[in-house]
Amino acid sequence: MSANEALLTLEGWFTYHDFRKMNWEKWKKASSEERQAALDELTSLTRVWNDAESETGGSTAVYSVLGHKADLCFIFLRPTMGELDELKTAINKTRFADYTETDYSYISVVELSNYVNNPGQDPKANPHVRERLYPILPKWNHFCFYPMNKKRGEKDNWYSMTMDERRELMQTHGLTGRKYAGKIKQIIGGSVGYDDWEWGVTLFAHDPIELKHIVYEMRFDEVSARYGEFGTFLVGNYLNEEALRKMFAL
Ligand code: VOV
Repeated sequence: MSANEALLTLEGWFTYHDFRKMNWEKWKKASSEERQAALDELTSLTRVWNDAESETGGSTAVYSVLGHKADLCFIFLRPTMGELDELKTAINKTRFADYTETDYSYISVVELSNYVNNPGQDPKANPHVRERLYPILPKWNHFCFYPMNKKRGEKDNWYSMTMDERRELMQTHGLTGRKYAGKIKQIIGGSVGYDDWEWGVTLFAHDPIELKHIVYEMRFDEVSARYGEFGTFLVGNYLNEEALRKMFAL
């Protein structure tokens, strides 16, 4: 029996989600001058990142994270893995980093699974495709992140289905997603070979209720109901420089 047709995927920017926990005890013991210097170092980096945001340079956003799993999340999209590595090291070299620990992180590459392709056309020449492969992170108030797999069970195995079967299920998925136009933006990062799950899903919303609604509604699509396997969910709020400083002010 021949193998099922592998999907043609398109890749854009590499992504790094850096989830950090704050050592509040150490932070509170630091002098106000030291805290100020640590925050100044961090915000001088965030300004450089914001200024460099463009279709060729990549995109960055910083979030506070709710609950015990993390306090902060930096999301970086960059053209190369080398740049992601440099960013991680640049944060670690700041004084601010001495008060944090990266408890969780996720590496992927922005991916479009090309279930509908137009033969003979270069998809990367299409501005709509480029916008999705090289997205500027929306500075909406809320985000959530979770990794996921498609099941490879004995009975339900996504990868043993034919291309047509998978395409049909993905079309239903796309239709559900489109109902959230203007309410949710999604970035799907393919992480096979890079991290522990197959995809990292990052959703952005103005209203956090919409995050719950879309994830719930998608559970009823066969592609998620039958084949979706999900990891840890993290949710948080967008931080501009003012909000970042306020978060760490004592
Ligand atoms: C804003 C909502 C939204 C919209 C419009 C949308 C549309 C689409 C389209 C049209 C396509 C296929 C082509 C492509 O663009 O890749 C996809 C692809 C994908 N999606 Fe999606 N998705 C959304 C949202 C959305 C969510 C909320 C999730 C998480 C699922 C859940 O149950 O929690 C998700 C997952 C994925 C994945 C993992 C893939 C890759 C699957 C693969 O097997 O390769 N996605 N998605």
